Amino acid sequence: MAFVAHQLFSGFSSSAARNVVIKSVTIIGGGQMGAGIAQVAASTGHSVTLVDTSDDILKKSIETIEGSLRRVVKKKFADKPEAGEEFIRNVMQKVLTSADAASAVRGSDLVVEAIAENLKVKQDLFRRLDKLAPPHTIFASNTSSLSISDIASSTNRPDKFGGLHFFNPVAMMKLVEVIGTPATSQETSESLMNFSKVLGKTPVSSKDTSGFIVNRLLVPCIVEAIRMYERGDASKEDIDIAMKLGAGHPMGPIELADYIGLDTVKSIMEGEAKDPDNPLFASSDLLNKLVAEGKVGRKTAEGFYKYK
Ligand SMILES: CC(=O)CC(=O)SCCNC(=O)CCNC(=O)[C@H](O)C(C)(C)COP(=O)(O)OP(=O)(O)OC[C@H]1O[C@@H](n2cnc3c(N)ncnc32)[C@H](O)[C@@H]1OP(=O)(O)O
Ligand SMILES: NC(=O)C1=CN([C@@H]2O[C@H](COP(=O)(O)OP(=O)(O)OC[C@H]3O[C@@H](n4cnc5c(N)ncnc54)[C@H](O)[C@@H]3O)[C@@H](O)[C@H]2O)C=CC1
Repeated sequence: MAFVAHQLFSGFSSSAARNVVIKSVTIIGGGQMGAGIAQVAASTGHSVTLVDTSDDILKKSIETIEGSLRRVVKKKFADKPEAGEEFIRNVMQKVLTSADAASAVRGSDLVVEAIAENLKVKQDLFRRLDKLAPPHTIFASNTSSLSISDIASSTNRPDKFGGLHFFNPVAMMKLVEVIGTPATSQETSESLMNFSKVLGKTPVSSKDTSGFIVNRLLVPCIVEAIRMYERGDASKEDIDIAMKLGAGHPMGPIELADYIGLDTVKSIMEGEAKDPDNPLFASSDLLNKLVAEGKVGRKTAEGFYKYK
């Protein structure tokens, strides 16, 4: 089912008339997050174009989406495997791939960016896309920690720019943080809130403050766990067991760092550490060493732990 905002907002027609009808979504970045966002958008009836820098990467993204859909279908269609196969076929038909962002955004109602956590790289991308996307297109960043206002400042559509922060793994995690800047219009915020609901997620609103809600609370816990291991206070295994069994977390903090990606954790920390009086995000030599060695967690099969 595609999202038709003016139907959902029929109670107040003046803003409804300006709301963007989100049917077609372009997702830039086909990594862990982009592939997950593409999967849920296509599963809820949207036409999706997934963009990355090469066809080889996009081939892997498609394999990831199909693999995740198979896990979803195994439960959802447990008694009807044929219906499950048909569901997968239908969803996969809704996902096109492209290595050319410029042409992909031309027919798009919403662009969701999920590329590397780097302000300049994100600004360069949006500056380029701003000249190519239709005027009605909403731009959203899935950034973990960068300022949405700073990213949006590279465009001439700050009113149509917001944060749409999904959680990993997107297929399973029910939350989306919708971030509005002082310049984000009410129509854009409403469209993003309702788009998140159509995806089957629960949206919460946050101001454009560092780390938004979840990462401002979660990342200090992850970082302190890494430092605790670095200090030799406990083994990484015991830290993870302790937080699973003692605090009810589904994953321990060091396992979770590997799951998020140590490159992303490092970028989040560096962004947050700009305030020298805030020790919560102070850097870790061990984390920096692993990232420098290309051992960034599950996506490279090794981080704090090794994966097959
Ligand atoms: C950095 C940021 O900006 C923001 C962030 O995202 S912070 C990170 C937020 N995410 C978290 O905190 C994740 C914490 N971990 C969890 O919730 C859980 O460990 C988990 C849902 C990821 C996996 O659950 P689990 O019980 O620990 O492991 P597992 O047995 O592998 O999975 C259970 C079921 O979940 C489902 N599942 C897990 N990952 C999946 C995926 N990628 N796609 C589809 N289904 C999936 C499957 O149904 C799976 O069953 P199968 O093994 O039969 O396929
Ligand atoms: N990993 C996580 O748990 C979460 C990450 N995020 C955020 O989502 C974004 C992406 O993170 P991941 O998916 O984990 O990273 P990833 O490393 O898995 O994927 C990033 C992808 O973007 C591609 N890319 C880089 N520059 C590009 C460009 N200019 N055009 C097109 N594609 C480009 C890369 O080739 C790669 O496939 C980051 O901003 C991150 O902070 C948000 C929520 C959770």
